[in-house]
Amino acid sequence: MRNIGGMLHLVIAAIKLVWAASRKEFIVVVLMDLVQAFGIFVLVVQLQSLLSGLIAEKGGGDPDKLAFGMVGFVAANILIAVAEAVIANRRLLLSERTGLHVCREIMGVACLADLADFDDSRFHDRLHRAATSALTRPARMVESLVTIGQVVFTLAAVAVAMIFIQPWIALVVVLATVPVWLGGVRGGEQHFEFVTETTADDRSRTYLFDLLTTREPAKEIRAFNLERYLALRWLSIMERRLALLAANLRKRFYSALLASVGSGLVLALAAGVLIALNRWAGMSLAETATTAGALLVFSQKLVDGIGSSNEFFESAPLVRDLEEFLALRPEIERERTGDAAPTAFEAIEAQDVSFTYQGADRRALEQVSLRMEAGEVVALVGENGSGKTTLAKLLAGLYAPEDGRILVDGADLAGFDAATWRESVAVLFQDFIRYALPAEDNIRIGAAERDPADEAIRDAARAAGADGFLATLPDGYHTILSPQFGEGQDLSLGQWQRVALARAFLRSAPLVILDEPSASLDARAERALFDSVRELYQGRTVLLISHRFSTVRTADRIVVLRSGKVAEHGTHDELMAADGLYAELFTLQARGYLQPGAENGKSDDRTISLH
Ligand SMILES: Nc1ncnc2c1ncn2[C@@H]1O[C@H](COP(=O)(O)OP(=O)(O)OP(=O)(O)O)[C@@H](O)[C@H]1O
Repeated sequence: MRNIGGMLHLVIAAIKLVWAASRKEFIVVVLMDLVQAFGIFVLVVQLQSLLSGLIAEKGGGDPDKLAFGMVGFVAANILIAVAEAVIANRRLLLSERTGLHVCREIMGVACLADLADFDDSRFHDRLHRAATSALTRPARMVESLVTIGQVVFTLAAVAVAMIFIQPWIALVVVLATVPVWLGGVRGGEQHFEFVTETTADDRSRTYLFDLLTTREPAKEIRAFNLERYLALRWLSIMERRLALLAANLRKRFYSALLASVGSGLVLALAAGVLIALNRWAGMSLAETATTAGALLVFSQKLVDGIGSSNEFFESAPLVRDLEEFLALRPEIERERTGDAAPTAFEAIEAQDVSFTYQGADRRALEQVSLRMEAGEVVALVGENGSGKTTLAKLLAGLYAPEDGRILVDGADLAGFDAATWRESVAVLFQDFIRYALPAEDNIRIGAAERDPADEAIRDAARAAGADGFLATLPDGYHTILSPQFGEGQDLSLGQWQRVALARAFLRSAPLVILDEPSASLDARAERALFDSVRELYQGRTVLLISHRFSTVRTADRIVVLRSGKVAEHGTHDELMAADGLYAELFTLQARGYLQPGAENGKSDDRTISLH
């Protein structure tokens, strides 16, 4: 059994996991297992002494002794029943606690992970597997583990009782468990094979299922009539899975057969030994009857044991998935060192910064330098994919540069704990999250750690032009911004953008990064935003990314990126006078507004973003 060590490791790791999840429940269950086993031991011994008394003394024996034996017999039965009730009750709680513990561990590591970890397919695969296991497997694993514990203790009790009555039978009893263990281990290995073989398909099938059953994609899927197409893809994966499962179950059938037939044969052997002992070795009737009864209890428990060991080895991959995922923790934690970053600065500077995304074959940024003085408004422009958002993420401390440095008042950001630097940055991404939470919380989370007052939230909403429509929602600021929950209501994209702006505004961070903050704003709101950016973020340093050239011209400086490099920089007037890329893009866009027909840009393939 090549993997017997591995299986033993799984059992020990599973016990450690349950122990870590809830010591109290674990101890109660183990104690009750022991009580139950003790009860069974007493039962067998009492049965034997009762029968001996009854058979030896034909008149019924000493009534006191018999009565005492009966009381012991009934008391043992009650003890077993009470222990069983406690176990059934605690087992449920233990399962829930283990599930909670597993989810907490996974979340702990996932929350520690940096954005770069989420670009790492290895991290993503492990997270997905661990998270999927965490939802379904802890309960089954704990329940089967508890039953196995019960079975093991009971079998041990019967075996010990048998030693007193008939040691040979005790030996056979122990032997009968061997096929169960071997069959369970083999079945477990085969189940592992199945899980490994189907992991990739499982991820695809979950993804397709989510596409078909969640709200966000529902609109596009219906617009493109994709329901059937996607459902059929899902179905074909399911059918492949079922075919693999059927083949795997055929293999596992033989392992199950080994467990049940093997132990059945050993028990038949025990019965044979019993008859022989009774016939030829002078084993008393009382001993024979007691042993036969004990064997009956034993064989029933063995059947439970077979079922539970199959169940355990099927659900135990949870432990492996979890171990693999949690093993990433030291790697992640090592990166989390350094002093707290400054909460205010005179200047922030990217110095010859280069960056390549995980798995990408070319750099997203190549030796980019950019300096921002406190209080400045700097605009970042460039065509799609030129690296604007990437630079913003590096400045926000979400990624570390591959080469070069980000300096805060001359100190390298790499020396600080990145998480503390992020407290000094308010970022509004293009693809900001639309939280299905009350409107007020959608703004509050901009500064959740400060727990801002309602008035501060309203002020932020007013500043971002969101107060007008939020106040008129059915439940005002308490309205959940998603019809998926309660009396929730959705907003338009432009309204959402204003809510996200309010969130960034509330953060009161010295560095504000606005990535396409006006992409969905109407012309009036956009004008108002850019006219007021300086006033709105007075005293803060603002990095403004935009494709709308009319709106960046008021920035103190404009930096133009092309293919990950700084192509040019300066004020609007300087860049127009230089007649480079900026002037070209600006003119192209302005022409689209001024000359009917020019917006098609038919003769020019240097198209800019069509936000
Ligand atoms: N997570 C990622 N993994 C791999 N490559 C990425 C990732 N994000 C962006 N890229 C690549 O990095 C380059 C720069 O992307 P970035 O998002 O910084 O461009 P951008 O200038 O902000 O573009 P846009 O104007 O379209 O928003 C692009 O080639 C893009 O494909």
